[in-house]
Amino acid sequence: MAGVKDYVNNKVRENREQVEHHIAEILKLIGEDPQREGLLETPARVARMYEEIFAGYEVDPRDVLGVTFDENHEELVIVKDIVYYSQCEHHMAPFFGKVHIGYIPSGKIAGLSKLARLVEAITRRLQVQERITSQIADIMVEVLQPHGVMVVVEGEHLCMCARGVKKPGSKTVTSAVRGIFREDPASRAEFLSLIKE
Ligand SMILES: Nc1nc2c(ncn2[C@@H]2O[C@H](COP(=O)(O)OP(=O)(O)OP(=O)(O)O)[C@@H](O)[C@H]2O)c(=O)[nH]1
Ligand SMILES: [Zn+2]
Repeated sequence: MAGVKDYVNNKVRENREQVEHHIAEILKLIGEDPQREGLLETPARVARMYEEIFAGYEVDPRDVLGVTFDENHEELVIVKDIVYYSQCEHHMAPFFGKVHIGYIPSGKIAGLSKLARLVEAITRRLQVQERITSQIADIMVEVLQPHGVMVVVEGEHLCMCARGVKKPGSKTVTSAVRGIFREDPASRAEFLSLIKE
């Protein structure tokens, strides 16, 4: 077992050193001096930050929802205002906002914190907002087999605020609707009104 652990540790160290090396190269290419005092530790900091903001690659989001309980509650459950930070895959610039998840269980409920962990596992990668939204809904369906799932994601994209078209404050809202929420406008309306409060 120690062999596997050593192998993993070596791989992590090797990856980190590679990232540090390339960040130092990028610093030169943008006209900076990676040897100046303020920047000496920057490549190492960026490498550590990447491990954190891209930690989702180490997690199978299906496993995160692993803790489920059998329960007869077959009414709407909502966890709203789950804050996320992700990186857009087009520019590697941050986007962030809130996720709201509602589902109607059919016998299996998830630990509430596991929904927030699911959001972390899916957002801590290079992403587009639409895929975050549909992946959350699809994994909820796969693992919990609920009567329905509805996911709304709000996002502010720095690639749209700080550069390019420069529209600070603009928000992107995406939704994914599965199961009973598709056929039943009253369920959709209930979810939407409850996440607004
Ligand atoms: N659909 C979608 N688009 C995104 C997301 N994040 C960033 N984008 C968009 O990806 C697009 C990439 O367009 P390109 O024309 O290839 O890139 P660009 O020249 O940098 O475009 P501008 O941002 O318009 O300056 C832009 O329109 C971004 O707004 C996302 O989560 N979903
Ligand atoms: Zn972008």
